[in-house]
Amino acid sequence: MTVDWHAPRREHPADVDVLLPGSKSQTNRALVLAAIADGPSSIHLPLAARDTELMAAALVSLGARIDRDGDTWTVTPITPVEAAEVDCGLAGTVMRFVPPVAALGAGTVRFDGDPRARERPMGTTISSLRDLGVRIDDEGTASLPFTLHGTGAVRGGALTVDASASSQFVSALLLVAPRFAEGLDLRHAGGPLPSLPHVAMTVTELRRRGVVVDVSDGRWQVHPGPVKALDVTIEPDLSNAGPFVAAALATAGRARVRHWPEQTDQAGDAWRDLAVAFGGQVARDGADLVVTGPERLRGVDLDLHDVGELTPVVAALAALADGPSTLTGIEHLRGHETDRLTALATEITRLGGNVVERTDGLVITPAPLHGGAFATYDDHRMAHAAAVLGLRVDDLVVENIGTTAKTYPAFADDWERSVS
Ligand SMILES: O=C(O)C1=C[C@@H](OP(=O)(O)O)[C@@H](O)[C@H](O)C1
Ligand SMILES: C=C(OP(=O)(O)O)C(=O)O
Repeated sequence: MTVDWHAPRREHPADVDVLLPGSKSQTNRALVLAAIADGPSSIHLPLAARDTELMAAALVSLGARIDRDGDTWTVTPITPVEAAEVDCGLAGTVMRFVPPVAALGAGTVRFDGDPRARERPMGTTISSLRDLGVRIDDEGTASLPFTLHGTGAVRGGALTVDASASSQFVSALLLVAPRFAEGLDLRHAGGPLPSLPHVAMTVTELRRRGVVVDVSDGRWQVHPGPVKALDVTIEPDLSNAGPFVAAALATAGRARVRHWPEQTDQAGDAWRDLAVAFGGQVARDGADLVVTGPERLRGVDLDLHDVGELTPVVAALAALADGPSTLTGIEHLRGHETDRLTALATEITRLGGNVVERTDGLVITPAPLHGGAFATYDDHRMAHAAAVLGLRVDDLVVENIGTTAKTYPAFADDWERSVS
């Protein structure tokens, strides 16, 4: 059942104080690396949400064990199985990261997901594993569903892929590459690689576990060797900080985000710069980040290629700004949970906004907005964008608020508490 949600309107400056759940990207990397490590690992403060539950279930179906004790998940590495079925849901990290893990085993593993998952780009995952000698039956679709037949080992070596549609194609191979007999000498060839902070996060997490990775422009050399078991604590999800930071920016208010890491690879760390671009101020207060919104929200001109997942909330702010905004470098968002460029243009225009869709971005010109229904297309970040718009627009109804469970099941409750 889907639930429509009346986004809270905010007449006065918001005063937000929020402690966010764990990072999806860090949790799913920690789970994968723990599942192929040389001993059990504990993950403290993991994100418990649809994408991470799907990852946990996938790794368990491949033969890992996960014991939960409060906010700690202890992962015992995979003991290979003969057959498994993996539900990827709509999680890019599951559909791209798990097939290479399955390739290390000797089992037959069937992958499928939500209807939209069958439309998300998967060709590079399938072709790269085939190039590494793994048999995959996809009935010629180059997409989900498909069946992978592991041979018990992957030799690895030199490989060139086109990862211009998603950085996850690179991260997925790097994560398991230390377990290939020859490691991996991976090159990207094609259009520009998006979401570089996510690839940096992959490299950081490998190195923390003793894996040697040499990085040069568009090339990653992962040396073969053990992935050391490691106990880790997951940082708060800074991409999901976006709507709360935006609440301060959109209402000339304030947002305190608890435990903002000093040093991080998370794409969401870019909110510190984005807040300033919109005219806000950013300060540290101990472990927290405090964002103060401007009296007049400025339009922005931004290339979001590196931090594409922040786009929906950025676009919502742009629609509330005083001047025009141009967002570029984000054609790959057409392969995300939904085609985010079309979805944002459609929904903001429906509220009276002026959004022109370009091949690789959006041009947003301020216009008076009115209430109405805002469709979310099974996209958690479309719901976040709608919540931000609803702060300044009467009677905005967000369709299927439950879609936020992908990475933040308590989003609506935390939002209502934070902005009212
Ligand atoms: O590796 C990751 O954890 C992610 C990489 C990015 O994917 P794309 O490069 O496909 O945008 C990002 O948008 C996604 O939310 C998470
Ligand atoms: C693109 C996203 O997710 P996924 O990991 O499913 O690609 C996202 O969370 O914005």
